[in-house]
Amino acid sequence: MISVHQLVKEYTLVKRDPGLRGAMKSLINRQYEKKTAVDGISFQIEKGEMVGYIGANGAGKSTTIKMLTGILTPSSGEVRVNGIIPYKRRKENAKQIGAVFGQRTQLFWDIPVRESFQLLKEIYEVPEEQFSETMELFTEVLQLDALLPVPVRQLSLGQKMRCELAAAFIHRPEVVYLDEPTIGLDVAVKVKIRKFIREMNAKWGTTVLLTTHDMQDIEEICSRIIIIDGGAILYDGSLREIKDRFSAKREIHFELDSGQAFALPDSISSKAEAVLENGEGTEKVIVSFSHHELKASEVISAVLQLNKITDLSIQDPKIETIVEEIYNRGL
Ligand SMILES: Nc1ncnc2c1ncn2[C@@H]1O[C@H](COP(=O)(O)OP(=O)(O)OP(=O)(O)O)[C@@H](O)[C@H]1O
Repeated sequence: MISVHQLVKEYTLVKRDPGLRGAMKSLINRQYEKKTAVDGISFQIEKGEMVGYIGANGAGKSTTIKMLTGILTPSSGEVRVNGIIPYKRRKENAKQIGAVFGQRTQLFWDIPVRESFQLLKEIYEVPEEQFSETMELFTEVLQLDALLPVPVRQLSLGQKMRCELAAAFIHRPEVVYLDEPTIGLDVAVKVKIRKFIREMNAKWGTTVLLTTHDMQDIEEICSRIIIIDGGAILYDGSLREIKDRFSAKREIHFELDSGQAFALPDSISSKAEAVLENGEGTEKVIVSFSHHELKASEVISAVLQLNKITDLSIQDPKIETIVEEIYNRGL
């Protein structure tokens, strides 16, 4: 569905020395320098995949997405979306894609949301019957009912983002690019938005490329991630694999009745560490260990033999910790 081969984007910048003198000098004697924002990346995304595209600020994520949408022309390399070269056939490409770009809106500021959707229907030439069916579905999943008569400028950020999501999917596009779709939103809206994306993907097989700094978005939506740094791909693979590879550390949370003592069994004490956390009416012990040295089942059975446990849960390593490790240490 999306095919990117050795893609490069260089920006040309005017070289400028600091201060007023520098500004004057650059006016008279212009010198240019090149900045490589995307530096020879290649990847393939199949139909229906939901891929997280992540990296630090300035890594080159937005530049890649702009080339995929056809807004920017690559300096070199190849890009195809559903067989179309986006920058050569922008109009055709626009019909098969949907997008949410963080703070920018694709809705019409001064008119009620309902009319914005009507306009998008006309722009994308969505058949009447399909449009009504889609609107009914979106209104239910994103709870848009009360928002439809309101002009966009009067909506809160969370309300606006729900409408943006609906607008991105309204013509049932093949591919949707989501650039920071949950930025600045409260947890309840984030949950709604993630659920909506999953449901549309399941229903229509929409391919999703998601850029976010919120790792919970990635965990709940994507099974594959591409990590980029300095315009180059650092990692492309399953979320599961990178979690296993990077965070050897596992945690098991054991709950005890309040006042109950906890002892770490001798059989695992040299390879595991226990930390006590007091909660209301309960006590929690977090046992951490490396999964190269111990299995979760060994830890659980040893702890259960020696202690009175009321509940337990195995915690996965958090993806943000892993990404931080990769940024700091490399792969
Ligand atoms: N129009 C432009 N002209 C010159 N340089 C640019 C331009 N747009 C982006 N850059 C530079 O290219 C690099 C990649 O920028 P890009 O916006 O793609 O990063 P990003 O990964 O999307 O970052 P963020 O998470 O902050 O949005 C940065 O160093 C940025 O300063």
